Amino acid sequence: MALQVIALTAIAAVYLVVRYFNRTDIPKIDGLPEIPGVPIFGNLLQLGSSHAKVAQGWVKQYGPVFQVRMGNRRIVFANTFESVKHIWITNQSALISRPTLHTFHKIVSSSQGYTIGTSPWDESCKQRRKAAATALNRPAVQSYMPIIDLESNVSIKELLEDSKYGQIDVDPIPYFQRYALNTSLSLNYGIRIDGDKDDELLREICDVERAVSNFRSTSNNWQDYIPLLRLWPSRNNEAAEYRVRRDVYLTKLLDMLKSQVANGTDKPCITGNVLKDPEAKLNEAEIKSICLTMVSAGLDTVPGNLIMLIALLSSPSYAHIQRTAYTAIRTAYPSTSAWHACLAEEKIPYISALVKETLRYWTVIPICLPRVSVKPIVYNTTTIPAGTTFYMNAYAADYDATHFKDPETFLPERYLDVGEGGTPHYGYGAGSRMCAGSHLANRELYVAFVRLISAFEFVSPAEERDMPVLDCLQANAIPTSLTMEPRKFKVGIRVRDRDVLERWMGESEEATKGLL
Ligand code: HEM
Repeated sequence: MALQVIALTAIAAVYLVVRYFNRTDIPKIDGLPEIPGVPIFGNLLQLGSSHAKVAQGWVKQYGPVFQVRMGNRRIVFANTFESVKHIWITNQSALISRPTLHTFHKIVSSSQGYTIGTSPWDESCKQRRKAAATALNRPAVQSYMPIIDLESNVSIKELLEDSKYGQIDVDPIPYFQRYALNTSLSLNYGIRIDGDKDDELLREICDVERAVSNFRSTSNNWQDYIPLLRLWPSRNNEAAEYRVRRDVYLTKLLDMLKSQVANGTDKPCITGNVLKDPEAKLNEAEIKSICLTMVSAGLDTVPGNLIMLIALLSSPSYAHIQRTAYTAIRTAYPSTSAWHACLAEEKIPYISALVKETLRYWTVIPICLPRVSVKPIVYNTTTIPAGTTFYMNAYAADYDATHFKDPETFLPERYLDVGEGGTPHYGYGAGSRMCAGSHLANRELYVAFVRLISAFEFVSPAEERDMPVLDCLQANAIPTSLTMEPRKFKVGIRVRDRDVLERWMGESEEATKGLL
């Protein structure tokens, strides 16, 4: 009898423990397909290291929108162009918040606060987003073109010199990390890193931000979903180490700006304006959040797109894209130089289409940034309650064959003759919390594409092992990272006309010398 009681108690205890760890923040949503999973882990094991691909594969059986369990979180995944449009755009006022996740919010961000893109919606987030959106709107971005002139020129010049004018293959990644980072630093602090691509501060910021992006990932941090795993100290310690390293450069940059403001030697910049504005509604913590956003947002994303286009142009099977782009540039500017004109205007439709197709083809944030609903959302006949976490499978939506003809083919032409209306892709997300830096990013990409294609013909590297991987997901060196980090590769560059290029670079140097 005693044995039976012990056995029954043990079974009851196991049952209660499993039930306790199996509960989800939001109960099962009736009427929405649910992917069968296992206790405690839910669907985490099935999702593995490629959430975007696995979720895309489930569409056939479960439909475009389904619920998954990731540990104790219930998440609604949307995986097609139309379903994302309905939930993110039609219901944008309901889908305006962001979830908080243990590793990023409680450990990595405990000192500098959250970026705008990781902040739940409240009055402070609204003010910060408004400040960033104003500083990044179309007219403001146009006023930053001298910075883009300087940074693209510096990077192209160093790329050219390091390749010994095209004699040796080069890895383009660090040059364009500096392009994106220096642009953001100049806008935000009026400060740029003037060392070469191996500069210590540049490398430190790139390395730390890359690691932080991994801690932000929705697919890399099981401890965010399974609270028991938080007892394991090593992951927490690693995240805390990066927080300390991040604090060093963020504090240094802000202190430099503050002392320049005090001495009257500061350059016009976003944070300088806030610091000097007696009416500014932002407190110290909010200023830090904007700084953090500006340092990380462009660095995480712009280089991935830019570098992958270079990879594609260098591949023999895409030589026609390079030819068409070069011809389009020459046709638009037969006698004047596109090198300078691209700063003032965007009048080469093929290059604008190339930018869009690059953003679609390499959706550099494949699962976008997570959202939380603040009001119920109706999808078909199902009401999804407020407080639910939503993941946009932007990769699957951007490769949705019911919306894009031949989605696996890189085809800039798909964006010619379609006008400006509608969302061209979900590379920038969508709706109320869509990327606030999209105008800036578009201009950074457009100028870089025009200048690189005008200056060089890209060719395959001499060594087979240096060849790039082009597939959107396989090209990612860390598949579980939040943002794409291209695998290392090299390219060969052939200078189209050295004299002309040197003249352009000299003219840009002259025009931007006041910014150094
Ligand atoms: C190619 C470059 C870029 C890509 C692909 C990109 C992509 C994204 C995506 C997917 C989101 C989430 C949107 C959503 O939830 O719907 C986002 C948010 C954001 N991005 Fe970008 N981004 C890029 C460049 C930039 C730049 C250069 C800046 C500013 C310097 C920036 C600032 C922001 C901000 C502030 C948010 C947060 C918006 C919010 O939560 O309200 N981004 N970005």
